[in-house]
Amino acid sequence: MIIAIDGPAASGKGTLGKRLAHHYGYRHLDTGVIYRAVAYAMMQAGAELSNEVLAVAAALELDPEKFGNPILKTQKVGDAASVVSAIPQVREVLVNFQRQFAADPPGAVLDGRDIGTVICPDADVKIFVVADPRVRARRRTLEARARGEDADEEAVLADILKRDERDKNRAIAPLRPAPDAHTLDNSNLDIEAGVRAAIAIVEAARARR
Ligand SMILES: Nc1ncnc2c1ncn2[C@@H]1O[C@H](COP(=O)(O)OP(=O)(O)OP(=O)(O)O)[C@@H](O)[C@H]1O
Ligand SMILES: Nc1ccn([C@@H]2O[C@H](COP(=O)(O)O)[C@@H](O)[C@H]2O)c(=O)n1
Repeated sequence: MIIAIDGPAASGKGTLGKRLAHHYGYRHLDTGVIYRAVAYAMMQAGAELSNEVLAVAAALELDPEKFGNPILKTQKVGDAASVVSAIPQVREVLVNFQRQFAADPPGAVLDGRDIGTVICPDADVKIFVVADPRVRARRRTLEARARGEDADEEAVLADILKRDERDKNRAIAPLRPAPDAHTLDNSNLDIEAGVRAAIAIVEAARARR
């Protein structure tokens, strides 16, 4: 079974993805980390983020062993990722890696922006996670502060809104729900309640199979 989770920045996709994967014994791929890794490689090379040739080269040289680098989670790298992710050739290079991950047994949960629309249009279950932008900014700020970072909630909110705009309005694989996606609004749900709601969506889909 393939579970596709999409949604805007800091909506809780990764948290749900991890929890669903654990619940069902599936593998989990946070696809945002792939674009973050490409962006970070560009930053380290001192390259312009809009340099398509260098961005494609960085995507081709991607090393999944480095996906755990905590620097990839920073706001600066996330912002850069939303620039490189709008380059069509970069997305093309990364499609096969994601589809291969999804296809391997016993099942997979992928979260991102285009999983239900482009990467796995035939996924068994598609969930589009949303939450009020202020709630998302609050959660992301608390997360950053817990890591010891000095995060300003208004700045986090501005970054989230800017990234959402870029991701929704790009020409290729824009952020949007697939027509057959189930929307899950977790603005007023804690993590456990969100996980229960997601499991209910998956179970309903399994019952229909
Ligand atoms: N239902 C919830 N209630 C409270 N906090 C939550 C909930 N869901 C997620 N969070 C918290 O919100 C923050 C963002 O969640 P998460 O990292 O899962 O979002 P994301 O959509 O994967 O973000 P990104 O856009 O970076 O991929 C995390 O600190 C997470 O613990
Ligand atoms: N399937 C995806 C996943 C991510 N992106 C881009 O990467 C940026 C960072 O993603 P996070 O999930 O880690 O926040 C994001 O803003 C997107 O621009 C993507 O295009 N497609």
